[in-house]
Amino acid sequence: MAEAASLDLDLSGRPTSGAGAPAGVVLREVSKAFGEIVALERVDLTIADGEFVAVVGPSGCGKSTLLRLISRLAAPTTGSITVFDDASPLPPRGMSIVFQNHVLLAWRTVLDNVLFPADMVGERRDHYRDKAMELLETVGLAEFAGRYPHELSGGMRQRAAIARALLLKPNLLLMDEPFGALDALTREQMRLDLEALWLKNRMTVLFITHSIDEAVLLADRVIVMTPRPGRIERIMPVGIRRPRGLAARRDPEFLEKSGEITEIFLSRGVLHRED
Ligand SMILES: Nc1ncnc2c1ncn2[C@@H]1O[C@H](COP(=O)(O)OP(=O)(O)OP(=O)(O)O)[C@@H](O)[C@H]1O
Repeated sequence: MAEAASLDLDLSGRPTSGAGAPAGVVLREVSKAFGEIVALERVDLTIADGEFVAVVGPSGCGKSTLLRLISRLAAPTTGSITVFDDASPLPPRGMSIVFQNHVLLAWRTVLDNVLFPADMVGERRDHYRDKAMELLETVGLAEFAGRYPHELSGGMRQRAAIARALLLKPNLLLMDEPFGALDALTREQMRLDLEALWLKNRMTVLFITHSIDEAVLLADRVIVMTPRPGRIERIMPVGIRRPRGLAARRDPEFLEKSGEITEIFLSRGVLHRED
């Protein structure tokens, strides 16, 4: 049974996450169909301002569709979406997206790639140079500022893409399987780095992944989705203390929550027991 996130109002009538914090993203009864295919069915979700939410589910359950609707790259078939109180169909201001493939510009240095969003909004690059260098420092790439993307490993390129996404201080960061193409060790390090960046910047994050572990280790709440039609099966709060670091893997709550999610996928036929 899907547990819909509660929708409350604060004293000004502004929607809140239910815990009293102002709402960053609110979806009400959102469905999306592509012809006969119902990609998402009646999704209700409220993400608090500054919350880190992970979405986990099998291929085809509608994770990317959810992200595309929130980013306004696509419109819902029915239902409504507001992002920081804005219900307009235009891409929300202050939003940044990181995809699985870094899409860095091959002809620009790492620093110039990180500065690219400033060009896009017509800001002077030199105003952002210090910020860009600070971000490159945080993601361990300061020494590579003058290099070109082809001179970096896959993990380094993805770090540069994350630095670029943070240049204009987004209040909403949408991440679509950002670590999906990385090896396990790099992925673990990226997880630690992303948590550190989030603790520093406290933007609202929607993080899509196929990894149960990654979702539980990173998120304040994990949205568990199941397919045909894509729907929210469960919303699971994770209260492991931050910074979670490597030790979180041994935390009893990590084992409990990842076990519960595994059970959901087993019961829905997404996973099969080995015996
Ligand atoms: N533009 C489109 N046209 C037609 N069908 C689409 C379109 N986009 C998505 N779908 C369908 O909607 C469903 C959900 O797709 P979506 O990409 O959101 O899933 P996902 O959970 O992100 O999958 P994956 O993990 O493989 O990326 C799928 O059945 C997909 O085939």
